[in-house]
Amino acid sequence: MSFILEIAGVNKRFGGLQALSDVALQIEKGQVYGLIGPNGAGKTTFFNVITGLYQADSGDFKLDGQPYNPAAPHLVAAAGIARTFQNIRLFPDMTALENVMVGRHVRTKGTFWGAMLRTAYTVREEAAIRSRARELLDYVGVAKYADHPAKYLSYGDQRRLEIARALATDPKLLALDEPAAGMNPTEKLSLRSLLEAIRQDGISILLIEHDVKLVMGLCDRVTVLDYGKVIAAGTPDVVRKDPAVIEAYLGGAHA
Ligand SMILES: Nc1ncnc2c1ncn2[C@@H]1O[C@H](COP(=O)(O)OP(=O)(O)OP(=O)(O)O)[C@@H](O)[C@H]1O
Repeated sequence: MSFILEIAGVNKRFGGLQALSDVALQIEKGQVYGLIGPNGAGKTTFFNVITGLYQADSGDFKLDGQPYNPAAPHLVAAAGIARTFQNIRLFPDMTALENVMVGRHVRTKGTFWGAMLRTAYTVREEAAIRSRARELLDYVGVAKYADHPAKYLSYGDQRRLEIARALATDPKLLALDEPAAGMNPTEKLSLRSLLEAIRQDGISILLIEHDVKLVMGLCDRVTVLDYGKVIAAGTPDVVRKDPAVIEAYLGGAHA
């Protein structure tokens, strides 16, 4: 069995609050993996740790068999993890195409002086970036808005555009923070098809999602966090019957 992501022993404290306690997660290559849990369980904190926005107090991180150090977001992107955010973070006044081109720049070699002097190399590289960005807009289904400012796209299309921008970095793992938030049922269905296509193309996906139906229908494996601890992990069928999961969602302080 080969894993794309192997994480063990993650601890993170905010002052007096232990937000993550010894959290571990293993994602097999090519899987869609769901991270769920009640509000305040620590999902976003864990995502932020994996993607370099927060520094863990401890933890071991391996991507595609190699240790990686999530010390800063650009290092994580270069290692091969791309992410989207719960609150969409596009450049609103730039076109859809330009937003994706920005993502692609993580993988390019052009220098500042090359761009200033418009050397033959930078001109060729820019054309390749533009063409790949167009392909990605088409792939996620928003090609017709290529030249529209991102802020004019519908909410669902902005989420797709964020995914296109993340894919532009050629990630090994795509980390999606609540990709279906705010979507209507039709948009959710087509998001599900898009994520299935991405899995089919060999990119592993980790997602935080509140829509349990979407998670259970789409994900190969699920980890459930509650109060910063892993309370269950496994296939959706096993997890949904786990008494600790039922208790976390239906009982106690979260009811
Ligand atoms: N920067 C921070 N400083 C202090 N406490 C924080 C910080 N970020 C998160 N927390 C706390 O850590 C705990 C876990 O929060 P987190 O946002 O990770 O949960 P979550 O599972 O993503 O919740 P939700 O589903 O509501 O987004 C919460 O008690 C939260 O208040």
